Amino acid sequence: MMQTEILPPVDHAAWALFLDIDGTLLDLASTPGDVVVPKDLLTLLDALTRRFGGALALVSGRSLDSIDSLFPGNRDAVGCHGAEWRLGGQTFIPQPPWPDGLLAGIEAARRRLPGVMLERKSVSLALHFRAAPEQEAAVWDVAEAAVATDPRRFDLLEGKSVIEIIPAGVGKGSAIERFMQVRPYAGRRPVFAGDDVTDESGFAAVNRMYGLSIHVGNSPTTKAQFRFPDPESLRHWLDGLNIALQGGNGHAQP
Ligand SMILES: O=P(O)(O)OC[C@H]1O[C@H](O[C@H]2O[C@H](CO)[C@@H](O)[C@H](O)[C@H]2O)[C@H](O)[C@@H](O)[C@@H]1O
Ligand SMILES: [Mg+2]
Repeated sequence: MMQTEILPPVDHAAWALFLDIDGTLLDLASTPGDVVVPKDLLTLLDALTRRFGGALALVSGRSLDSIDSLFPGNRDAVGCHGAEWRLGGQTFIPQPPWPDGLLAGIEAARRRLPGVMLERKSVSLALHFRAAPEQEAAVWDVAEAAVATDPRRFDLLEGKSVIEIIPAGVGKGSAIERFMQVRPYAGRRPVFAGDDVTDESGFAAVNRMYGLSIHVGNSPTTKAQFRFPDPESLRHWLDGLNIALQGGNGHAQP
């Protein structure tokens, strides 16, 4: 059963932190470019990264480029829902999986859907309809037609007012598992906080590893064990974690 805000103590020497960005660290905004990184959040993440011996990674559907523009500092990060990542300064970015013709077709279809935005990322494509919710069904049609051109190479992912076309087989769960096999993550227990259905594979992965899964929001069907109502409460918990660790006992209470 999911509990609210009653998390066990988190020991900086024994745990690793994995943090989703949109809807988890950051409040949602009208467009991807409108999000605001709260004052002091970068400093807080820097402090937590040091305290956890470097075992802190951002895990996002955004591209690494976009993550870096919001959170500069060459941080460990997973981008495009697991398709690309940076770990210990080494970056892995595969070739985009779609042929030029497919991209042109999606762009042409989007132009016929007023209010729909195409976010072209390094290895995934996102069709946003937050500004035009009435276009959702049409966006599904465009995305499904794109995936149907080569279902072995592409998957569809539904997020918040967005449908994404991602390389087949990628996911946040396998990305977290990959990080957990190498230093400084190996040997620790993972904590993963996320807000969306796209984070459920991450929750399942950390549950299998006896970690802590934290849902930010009010989904009734999440696999996460714990919940915060909104990004502000999660940020407050992270702040408290940092202050408690500063105290030197190595444990934090929410
Ligand atoms: O995995 P995340 O870090 O949560 O990223 C998921 C997607 O976030 C962004 O889109 C979402 O947030 C936007 C800003 O709040 C919002 O306008 C949009 O409606 C949301 O879907 C980002 O643009 C995507 O690339 C990420 O996959
Ligand atoms: Mg999110």
